Amino acid sequence: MNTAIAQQRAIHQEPVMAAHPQDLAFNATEPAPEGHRTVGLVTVDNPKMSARDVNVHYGDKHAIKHVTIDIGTNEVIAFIGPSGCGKSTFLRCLNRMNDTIDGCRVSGEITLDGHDIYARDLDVVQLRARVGMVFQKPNPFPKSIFDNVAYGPRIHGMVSSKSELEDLVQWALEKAGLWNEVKDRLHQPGTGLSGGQQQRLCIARAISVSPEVILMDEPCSALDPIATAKIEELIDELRANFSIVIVTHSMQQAARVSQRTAYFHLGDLIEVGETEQIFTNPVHKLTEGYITGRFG
Ligand SMILES: Nc1ncnc2c1ncn2[C@@H]1O[C@H](COP(=O)(O)OP(=O)(O)OP(=O)(O)O)[C@@H](O)[C@H]1O
Repeated sequence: MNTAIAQQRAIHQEPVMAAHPQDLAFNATEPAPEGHRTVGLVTVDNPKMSARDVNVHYGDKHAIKHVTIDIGTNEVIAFIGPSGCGKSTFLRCLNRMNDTIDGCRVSGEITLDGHDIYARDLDVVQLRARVGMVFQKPNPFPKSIFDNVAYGPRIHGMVSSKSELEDLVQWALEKAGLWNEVKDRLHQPGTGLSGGQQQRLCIARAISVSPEVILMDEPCSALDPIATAKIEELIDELRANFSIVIVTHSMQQAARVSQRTAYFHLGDLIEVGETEQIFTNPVHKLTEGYITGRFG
């Protein structure tokens, strides 16, 4: 069976929230009407994470409105939508990075393997090890290549000997597709690598602590096409071990790397579907308007 079809079968064929005429009848410049419903495949059979009725406010600004969606196990899901629609804000809810922003309030429920990640007794440091993040701009620590990757395993007490740490660093660099390029200069600064190599170093750093989910916020926007192609290849390989959520402005990239795509608009989650369906046969007219370039 082709992979796309196999993946499609793993996704509920019955949308939990069906398209309704009133949900399709608003235009690009206005917010969705109160009580509108997301159309499409918002839930999956084997969710790694589940968000239910999530709202985010920055002071008075309602940046994310009643968002419900599952993140599947071993899937790549892309978040797309016009600038300012809330993609990064929602992404940051998934590992509580919004906790670090003054005036930001998150409500609703988000679970990881069925456990509430906003529970009072939850250790946020542990959560961020399980739900890692790769940012738009590569941000290696001002340390050696080796120490960039070794940092997480050391602070999380994951290794008990130097050789175990060396093996783990090699494993993460291999997984990130960087080992052959850096194995002879592990003790040189990470900041001395090219932009694309730095981003792969950041991916190696994220996976060194064995996360289960990796959040990527426009990971290729600072990279040239060759470095971008390497990261995209890597995303496809990493899916075997991790769930990946990627925010991207590139619809071609979303189409290349993801199995499902979620379209956000002015803080609302408008439509979620199998990536091929979203790009060839979107249900919602706002999704269609965005992917055909009528706005965005
Ligand atoms: N720290 C903040 N304080 C106040 N408002 C914020 C903050 N971060 C984001 N916002 C607002 O929340 C809304 C969503 O922003 P967000 O960055 O999540 O959108 P986005 O879809 O990721 O945008 P882009 O594609 O441009 O990165 C925007 O109106 C933005 O101005």
